[in-house]
Amino acid sequence: MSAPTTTRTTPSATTGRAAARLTAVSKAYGDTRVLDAIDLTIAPGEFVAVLGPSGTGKTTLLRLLNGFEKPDAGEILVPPRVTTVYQEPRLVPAHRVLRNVLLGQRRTKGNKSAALAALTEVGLERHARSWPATLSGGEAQRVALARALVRDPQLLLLDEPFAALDALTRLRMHDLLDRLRERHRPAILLVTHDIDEAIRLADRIVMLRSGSVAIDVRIDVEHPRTITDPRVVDLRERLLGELGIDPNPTKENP
Ligand SMILES: Nc1ncnc2c1ncn2[C@@H]1O[C@H](COP(=O)(O)OP(=O)(O)OP(=O)(O)O)[C@@H](O)[C@H]1O
Repeated sequence: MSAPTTTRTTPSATTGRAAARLTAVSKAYGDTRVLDAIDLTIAPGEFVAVLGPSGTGKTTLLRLLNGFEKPDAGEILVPPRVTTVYQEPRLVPAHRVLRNVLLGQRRTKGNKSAALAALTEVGLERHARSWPATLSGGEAQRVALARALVRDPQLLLLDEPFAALDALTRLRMHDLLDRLRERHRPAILLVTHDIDEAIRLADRIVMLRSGSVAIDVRIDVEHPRTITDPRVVDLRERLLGELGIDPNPTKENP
C-alpha cells in the first residue's frame, strides 16, 4: 500500500480535470473505521453535496480535504486555495465585520476594497463597521461567506452552513449561494443533513454509508428545481430509502 499523502497542487497540473481527488482514502479513529478506501473526484466548478447518516464520516471527509486531518492510507490532491465555512460563523467578536472578512490577510488598501466588495455581494456593505454581536444569525453567516469569497477559493467546503438558520433565512441563503456560485465558480463540497437542500443546490449527490460511497448520482434536472418534478420525487425517494426513511409517512397502506 502506498504511503498516505495530502498534496496541495495546481489542479490542472496533477489532478487533470479535477478540483480535488481522493484515491483509496481510509481514516480510522482508534478502532472506529470512519472512511474505508474512498475514491472521489470533484471537477472544477462542480457542486457536490454529501449526505449520510450521523457518524458516517462526512465531517471527517471535509477535514481531510482542508488538511485538518491526515489520511491513514490513500492519496488526497487538493488545490492551493481551499476555504471552509462552518455551521457557526466563527466571527471574532472583538473585530468589526470588515476586519472579520479580512481575518488573516494583510490590511492593504487592495485587500480592504476586496473585502468591501465581498460584503456588498452578500448585501452587507452597510454593516462593514458593525460588531458581530449586533448581527442576526443569517447576517453573521453571510459575513462568513464573504470571508470565504474574498480568498477566491478553488475549492469551497461548506459544513452544514445553513443548519442553524430558520427556514426562511435558509431559503434566502440558498438563493445567495446560487448567485455567488454563478459568479465565482469554485468547486463546492457541501456537507448537509437536508436532502431537499442538496437536491435544490447541487450538481451531484454523494451519500456515505458505513465508511463507503453508497450513492453517487448526478442531478440532471434544470434549475430552478421543484419538489413536484417527477425526477426530483424519484431522487428524493431513493435518497430517503437509502437512509431507511419512509418518503410518504402519512400515506395509508392499501
Ligand atoms: N477527533 C476524533 N476522535 C475520535 N473519533 C472521532 C473524531 N472525529 C470523529 N470521530 C468519530 O468518527 C465518526 C465519524 O464522525 P464525523 O463527524 O465525520 O461524522 P458525520 O457523518 O459528520 O456525523 P454528523 O452527521 O453527526 O455530523 C464518528 O463515530 C465520530 O465519533
